[in-house]
Amino acid sequence: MTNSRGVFITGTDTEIGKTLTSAILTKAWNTYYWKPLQTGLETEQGDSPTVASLAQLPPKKIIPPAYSFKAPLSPMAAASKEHTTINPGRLVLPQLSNPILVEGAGGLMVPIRKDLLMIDLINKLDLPTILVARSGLGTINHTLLSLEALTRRNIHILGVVLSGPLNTENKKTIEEFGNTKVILQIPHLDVVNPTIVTSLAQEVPDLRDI
Ligand SMILES: Nc1ncnc2c1ncn2[C@@H]1O[C@H](COP(=O)(O)OP(=O)(O)OP(=O)(O)O)[C@@H](O)[C@H]1O
Ligand SMILES: C[C@H](N)[C@H](N)CCCCCC(=O)O
Ligand SMILES: [Mg+2]
Repeated sequence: MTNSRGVFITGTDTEIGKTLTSAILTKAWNTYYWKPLQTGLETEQGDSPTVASLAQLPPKKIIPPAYSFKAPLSPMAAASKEHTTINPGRLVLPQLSNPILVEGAGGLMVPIRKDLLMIDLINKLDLPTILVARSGLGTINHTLLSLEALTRRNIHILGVVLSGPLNTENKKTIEEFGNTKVILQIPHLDVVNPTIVTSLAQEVPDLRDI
């Protein structure tokens, strides 16, 4: 494994497949899971219970969020609605025996506070990163922009995960122009459940090989 402390899962957008990817990778690599900044609890259950149920993780493998907010907004905006600001001192990796998979909220340029974006948190945690993107039309631009932002900050990119109807042309273009590998393609799933997650986890390359 490139960095035995863990991996940061980011995406080109919100609702792009980071949590589904996290469930698959957590299962494949037997990692802990941490969603440090959870927003939107007034409209969704939050990502930790979703990963726990999809990857069938015991509760001790889920590290509770550092912050949870009700509003379905960026962490900075959701915190502000609750008259609070996020203390970066609480956004530190727990010491664990196994690697940890950390899921961001939204994409890379999402504000956590006035002086901290999601991409700055990746830098602060010093984790290699996997970028989740949709497979179809429009993804080339979003994916290459995100890869460029990561590269400019010297963040180690482990690869890209594409989610949605298989698109080999987009995979090839992203690999060529992004100078990276698509490590997993998640096809469009009619149902998302633990059985599918287990079967997709078997297609994931070993962390030491990416
Ligand atoms: N390949 C796919 N096939 C079917 N459904 C999918 C696929 N990828 C993602 N989804 C579904 O799309 C929805 C959004 O995905 P997901 O929750 O993983 O997004 P996210 O990037 O984690 O969003 P957030 O920024 O809120 O954390 C979920 O209901 C998920 O199950
Ligand atoms: C509520 C949602 N599911 C995510 N947790 C937060 C996404 C913030 C996105 C902000 C933005 O890019 O406009
Ligand atoms: Mg998520």
